[in-house]
Amino acid sequence: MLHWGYDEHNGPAHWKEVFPVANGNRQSPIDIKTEETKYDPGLPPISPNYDPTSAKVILNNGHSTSVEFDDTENKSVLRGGPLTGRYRLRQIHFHWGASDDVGSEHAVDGKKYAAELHVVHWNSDKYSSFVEAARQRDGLAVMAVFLRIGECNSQLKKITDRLDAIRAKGKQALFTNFDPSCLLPHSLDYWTYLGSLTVPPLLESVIWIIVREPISVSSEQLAKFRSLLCTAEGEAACCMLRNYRPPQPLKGREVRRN
Ligand SMILES: CN[C@@H]1CN(c2cccc(OC)c2)S(=O)(=O)c2sc(S(N)(=O)=O)cc21
Ligand SMILES: [Zn+2]
Repeated sequence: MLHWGYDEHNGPAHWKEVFPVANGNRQSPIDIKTEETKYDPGLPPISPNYDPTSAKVILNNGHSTSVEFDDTENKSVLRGGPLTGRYRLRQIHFHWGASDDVGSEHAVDGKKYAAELHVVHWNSDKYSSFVEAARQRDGLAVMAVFLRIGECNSQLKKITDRLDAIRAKGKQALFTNFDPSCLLPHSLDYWTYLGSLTVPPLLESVIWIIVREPISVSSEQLAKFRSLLCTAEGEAACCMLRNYRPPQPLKGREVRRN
């Protein structure tokens, strides 16, 4: 496998050839079987507290589009829920499919949403850098929000309107004064379980917090994500039609809900 991706020749079925942890005991995403989730009265609400000036750039990294945040200090943090201490905001990114009937990474009773937002944080109370935290079993916390096809999402428009400025892989543009809380639904009720990055290196260092209420995205907005290129300028153009990993075996893990 030359470089990992989402095509037939380098997609999720091949990742184990380079990243053997792909067959590990706490891989993500998973299909959440709601009847088997366990209500935990001890789970407090999650409490995001983001400073809009932390937002720096919007980026096309060839696998997704992300907004990167300044994580040199505790300006934007997530606390509460299953977390112990403060987890510092690092970046947000999206996963989607080639058509509106698939695209999310997590599934709920076998149902896939059209896309999924990931808000990535690292444990800055215990570890001194993102890279160090990413190697620890409690190092990362990713909040996932499902996107369902519906009316145009005016908050998401701040991102989808900038995508034509970063069409090619490696391109980035200034993107500040953005608080990702604006993308969250009314209710922050969630499921939580211990898992991994859903992209190589698939590190088993993520505490997943899956928000149960979806947000809307219009079909036209979603089409803009698919027009991003996974190739750099000057290379034969290839569209980023899909970038989701299928659900992985639960292997006895518990999924709790608040
Ligand atoms: C391409 N990978 C994304 C960028 N990151 C990254 C970059 C470099 C190394 C690394 O691992 C050490 C991670 S990241 O940690 O912000 C995440 S989290 C994540 S997901 N789908 O599991 O939520 C995808 C990415
Ligand atoms: Zn992701």
